[in-house]
Amino acid sequence: MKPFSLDDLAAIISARGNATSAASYTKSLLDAGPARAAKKFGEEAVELVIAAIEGEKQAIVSESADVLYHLLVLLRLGDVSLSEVLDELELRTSQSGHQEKASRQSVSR
Ligand SMILES: N=c1c2ncn([C@@H]3O[C@H](COP(=O)(O)OP(=O)(O)OP(=O)(O)O)[C@@H](O)[C@H]3O)c2ncn1[C@@H]1O[C@H](COP(=O)(O)O)[C@@H](O)[C@H]1O
Repeated sequence: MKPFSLDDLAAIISARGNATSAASYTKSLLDAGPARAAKKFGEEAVELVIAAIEGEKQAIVSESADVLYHLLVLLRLGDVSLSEVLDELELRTSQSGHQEKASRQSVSR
């Protein structure tokens, strides 16, 4: 069986756009709009920060799952596909993070 992927979760989130908010938490988030979804994302990110600082592996796994789910909801609301984000990440593989930062600093000088 094919391993579960972020594409699979993104497809579930997209399909929930046709559900009712009574039946689907995702649909209730989508209906509430970007401000509500962004707030939930921020809350989950803070919970991940706490888990990471405390070094609790199972909590890091669980909070990371929450962050990824809420990120995909935000992408859906912004009409941004996961592949657009992956394309951006792929572009960045051509240089190191240090090089990218240095190029930004030389432009702003
Ligand atoms: N992966 C997730 C997922 N991760 C986290 N959550 C929900 O995100 C919420 C996290 O918020 P909190 O912990 O703050 O819980 P809460 O207080 O109940 O949330 P709020 O009332 O404040 O929004 C919880 O309700 C979780 O159930 C998720 N809800 C849905 N999914 C996926 O989406 C699918 C569709 O779900 P529905 O849209 O509900 O059918 C599910 O089968 C899953 O695959």
